[in-house]
Amino acid sequence: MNATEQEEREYLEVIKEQLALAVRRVDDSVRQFSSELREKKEYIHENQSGMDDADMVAAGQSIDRMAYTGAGAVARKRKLLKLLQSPYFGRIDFKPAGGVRVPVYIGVHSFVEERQRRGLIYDWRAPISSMFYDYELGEASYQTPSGPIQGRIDLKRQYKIQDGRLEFLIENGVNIHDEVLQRELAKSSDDKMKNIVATIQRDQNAVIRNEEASVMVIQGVAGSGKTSIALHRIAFLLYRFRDSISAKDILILSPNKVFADYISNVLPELGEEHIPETVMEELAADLLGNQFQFQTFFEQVSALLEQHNPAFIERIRFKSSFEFLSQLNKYLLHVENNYFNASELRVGRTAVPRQLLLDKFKGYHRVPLLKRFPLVSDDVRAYVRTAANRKLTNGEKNTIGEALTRMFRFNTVLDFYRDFYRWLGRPELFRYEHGQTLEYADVFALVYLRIRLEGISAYDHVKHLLVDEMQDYTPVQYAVLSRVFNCRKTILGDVNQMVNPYSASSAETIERVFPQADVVRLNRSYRSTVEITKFAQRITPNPDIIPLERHGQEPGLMRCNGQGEEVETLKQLVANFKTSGSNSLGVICKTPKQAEQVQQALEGQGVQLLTEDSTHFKEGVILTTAHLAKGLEFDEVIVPFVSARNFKTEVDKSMLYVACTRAMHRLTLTYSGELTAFLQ
Ligand SMILES: Nc1ncnc2c1ncn2[C@@H]1O[C@H](COP(=O)(O)OP(=O)(O)OP(=O)(O)O)[C@@H](O)[C@H]1O
Repeated sequence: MNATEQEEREYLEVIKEQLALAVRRVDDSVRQFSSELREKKEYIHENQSGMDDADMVAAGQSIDRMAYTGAGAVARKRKLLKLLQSPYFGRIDFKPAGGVRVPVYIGVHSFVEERQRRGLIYDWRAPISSMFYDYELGEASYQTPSGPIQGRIDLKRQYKIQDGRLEFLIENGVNIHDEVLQRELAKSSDDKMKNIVATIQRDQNAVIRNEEASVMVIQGVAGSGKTSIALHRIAFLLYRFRDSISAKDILILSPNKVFADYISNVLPELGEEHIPETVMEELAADLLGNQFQFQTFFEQVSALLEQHNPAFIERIRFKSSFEFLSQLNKYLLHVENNYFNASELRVGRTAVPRQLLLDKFKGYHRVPLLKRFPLVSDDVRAYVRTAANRKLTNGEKNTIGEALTRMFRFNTVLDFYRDFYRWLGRPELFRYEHGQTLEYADVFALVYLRIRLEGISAYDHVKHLLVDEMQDYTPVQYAVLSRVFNCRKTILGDVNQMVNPYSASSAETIERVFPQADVVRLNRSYRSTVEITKFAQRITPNPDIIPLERHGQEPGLMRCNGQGEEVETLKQLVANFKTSGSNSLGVICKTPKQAEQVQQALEGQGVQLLTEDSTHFKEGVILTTAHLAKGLEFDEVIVPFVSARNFKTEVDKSMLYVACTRAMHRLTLTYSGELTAFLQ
């Protein structure tokens, strides 16, 4: 052990003692709170009869205050215990210009020595910590509310401390992150996504700490850390704006429940609370008042994969275009100008002129169309009251309301939507009968019309929206998101990982909906070995991708003589995995039907089938489809049935790309008959 390591080990012990002391102090105060709380409750119980309302309210408030302080102490203890396990992961010694050199230890949370009010550990999100990610040795600076602080970094170290023990220490003169990053990436996968605070890269740090962007669009290649960064960005914003934003003000829009479960640990690991999340279908159901049964996105994609139906494709393609959104907008203008068929209205002896009705209707141009009638109705009543100089009967009031609604061509959103296609001259593009299931491509168009016709205010509380897998959403969906969520947004995805090429969006498409967006491109890929990344490039070439230099086995392409042999090969591969020492294997099929077939063949091998209805992601052998595997990762991936017969369309190609890019260390594909052209 050299002198540096000796010193660091000793320092670690000092910090651990300080932390342990802080834990004891919190314990004491928690004990005190709970006994005070108990006493207070007992006092109230015994003296209830003698207390008036004001006493009761005061006593209640004081109990609430105690409970709140107690809960704060418990949260603080949780953070301290976490720090005891791993107090810090980095250190920079910074000398501000004209100042003295100070060591800055950086960890997941901050820790202040109470007596001297000295920062012993800085939170990774603190302004000073940003230099750890942004600079090597030499000149450096960081921002503070009173301007930038310039200075020099004279020393930079990285540590791995686990269970309170220093596992390694790296002194970095040149490129700080490489060695530790390599170690991190070479590890086995987990059942939950991990935080990456110790190895955030400079370009990633810039995205995480961007405070200005009202809409941030991250287009990143497979495995570039988009999801990780977006979650760290949320943690950063929660820290930076802690007075105005808390976890409950954020909403994550995930592609499915399994993905939501997979990412659910990152923020709690960083000391933040669990963030509310939802999926597009849930949002749509809510925005449609749960009035319609509709196909899910998963079902739409499965239908596309299982049959080639040109009319179905045409419907999806049209409804995913910008043209569709602009036609909907034109139609709404047409409705506004032509569908209010006003005529003179008689109430008792008073005639309400047609022009007055039209003027009132137009006057409310800021109010959604169907919401204008109650307002116009109020105006008409006032007009009649003044003209007739008397109060109106209830019957007359109702007559006015009914007459006005009758003057409008339709009153339900669905009627307008159907009419839209007639107006367009393409009634064949809408297939729906009352009581049937709506096609997924119609769902958000209907939501959009509803918002424009009836208005919406249900999500005003959300202060930051995170949208993952942006390539899977269409312009109409973005138009809905932009109207429903009037807040800052982080939107991320990869146009090469679309699961439905007929309804995919690129960063450019999204920029058209959010012209104010800051668009960032991430081209470095961290997940897979160079060999796997290169292999996936055969399917969908992307000249911009930069794989991180980490090597492994060449992906295997196994040719079998017929399906029987292929199934036997799969069994053997799964058995081999079980003795490989890896944590997770994903067997990723093209369709849900194929996944079920493989499940039958692998009966008894402890394989878990992930379906559209699954809510949890576990370690071990997972059998699923490419669509559901999106966003997840496995140590090892097997893609079965990569024959020319099975993978031939554009949708198939996307699925194959998504499936292969899920592998971190090892990839094997099996086929019988002719190999798909995408791999030749
Ligand atoms: N700076 C980093 N340090 C350590 N690991 C990283 C870093 N950046 C990314 N990774 C790792 O790379 C893998 C991919 O990250 P993530 O899932 O966030 O990427 P993604 O761009 O969302 O991927 P995809 O679009 O393919 O689903 C994860 O295992 C993540 O921990």
